[in-house]
Amino acid sequence: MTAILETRGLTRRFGGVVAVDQINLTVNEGELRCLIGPNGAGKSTLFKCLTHQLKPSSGEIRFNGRDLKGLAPHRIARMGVAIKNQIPSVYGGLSVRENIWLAARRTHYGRALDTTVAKALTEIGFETAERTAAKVDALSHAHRQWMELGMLLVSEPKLALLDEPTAGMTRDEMLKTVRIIQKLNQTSTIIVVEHDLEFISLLAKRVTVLHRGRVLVEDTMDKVAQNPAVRQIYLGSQWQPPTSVPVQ
Ligand SMILES: Nc1ncnc2c1ncn2[C@@H]1O[C@H](COP(=O)(O)OP(=O)(O)OP(=O)(O)O)[C@@H](O)[C@H]1O
Repeated sequence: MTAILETRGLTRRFGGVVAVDQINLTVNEGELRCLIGPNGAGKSTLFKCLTHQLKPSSGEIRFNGRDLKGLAPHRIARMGVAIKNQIPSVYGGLSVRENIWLAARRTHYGRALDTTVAKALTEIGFETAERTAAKVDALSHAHRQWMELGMLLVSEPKLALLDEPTAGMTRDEMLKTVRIIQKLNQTSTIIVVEHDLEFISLLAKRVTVLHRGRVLVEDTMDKVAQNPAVRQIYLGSQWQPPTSVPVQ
């Protein structure tokens, strides 16, 4: 297994608050890692440090073996790290198809461009001409999220960081999002932060639990769910794994 991302002693302080505290994280190429933890655990701050939207206070981040120290966020993006809270160019006045086409155009040409766009539109469930022609500004919350995932699909980042991709979605919408993220994982390594534990159970192979800026435990969802400390600080003692049908 090759590590695509490694952090060593990664720390970010805000005054007296240590939001990310000496984190050592290793994510292998092709992995779909879920990151969970209570509010304020440091999940979003960790993501922002990884892309240098926030400058780490100390520690090291290596992506594809390269030390990211001193690199500007756009350089890290160009190396293939995408964060969904910051998709740079979503044009609200353009259609879904046009936005996905513009995202795909950076890496695809000619006929491959058209087939890539068509495939992504199918994968995110925008199959009718009416759907693909809809202006982004007029989309529902869930449809906008799926369109942004479509933009990630066509831009094929090496590492995609997804911060709460199902926030505000219904359960059916969440289940559809699981399928789209599994597609994305066929070409991209993914780290996803979520509070929806059914979503995590359906998707995760390996889960990292953060608490007060530190890694509390890292294991399979089953093992994490049995961990007394995780149950105490996050899941609750009564929590049972969801019994939903596994997603194809
Ligand atoms: N810009 C900031 N200035 C000061 N403190 C901050 C800032 N951003 C985050 N923090 C603090 O850092 C800690 C970690 O916050 P962070 O948002 O990373 O947690 P989180 O795990 O993503 O939480 P949530 O699940 O609620 O999104 C919190 O104590 C928070 O108040």
